[in-house]
Amino acid sequence: QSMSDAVYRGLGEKTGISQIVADFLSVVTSDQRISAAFAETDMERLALMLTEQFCELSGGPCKYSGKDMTSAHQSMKISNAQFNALAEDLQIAMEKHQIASSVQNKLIAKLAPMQRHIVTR
Ligand code: HEM
Repeated sequence: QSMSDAVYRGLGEKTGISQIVADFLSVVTSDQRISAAFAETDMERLALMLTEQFCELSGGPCKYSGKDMTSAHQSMKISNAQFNALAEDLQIAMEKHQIASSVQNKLIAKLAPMQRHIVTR
């Protein structure tokens, strides 16, 4: 244990993260602002990829094995509003799991720099 994995531990480690991701994706797929984007997506793979990514970003012992964020999203013409909607849905899922606000904010802060790779309109 160290400061560098405080966020990982705050999220409930690998098990907690995979549960948060499952709820996150159910919020996303019922969110009319963004659900259409996921109509053809392999949600099982997406859950695994997000779990790995959040685990690594939070300082956990994982290595994200998916596409880089530019390649994963470049054909989708994602807007800032959609990006913000997705971030809000993640916060709803973390809130449901009673994750401390400081931990929530740190994960969101790790995602913020991805905005310029993901938003293309
Ligand atoms: C911080 C914001 C975001 C993060 C961290 C993120 C992360 C990811 C990751 C890790 C993948 C998996 C890539 C792979 O399969 O190798 C993915 C795929 C995907 N993302 Fe995002 N994403 C974000 C924002 C968005 C937004 C705003 C949308 C649309 C509203 C979106 C739509 C999708 C879709 C549809 C896929 C699946 C693509 C496919 O079927 O191959 N993402 N994203």
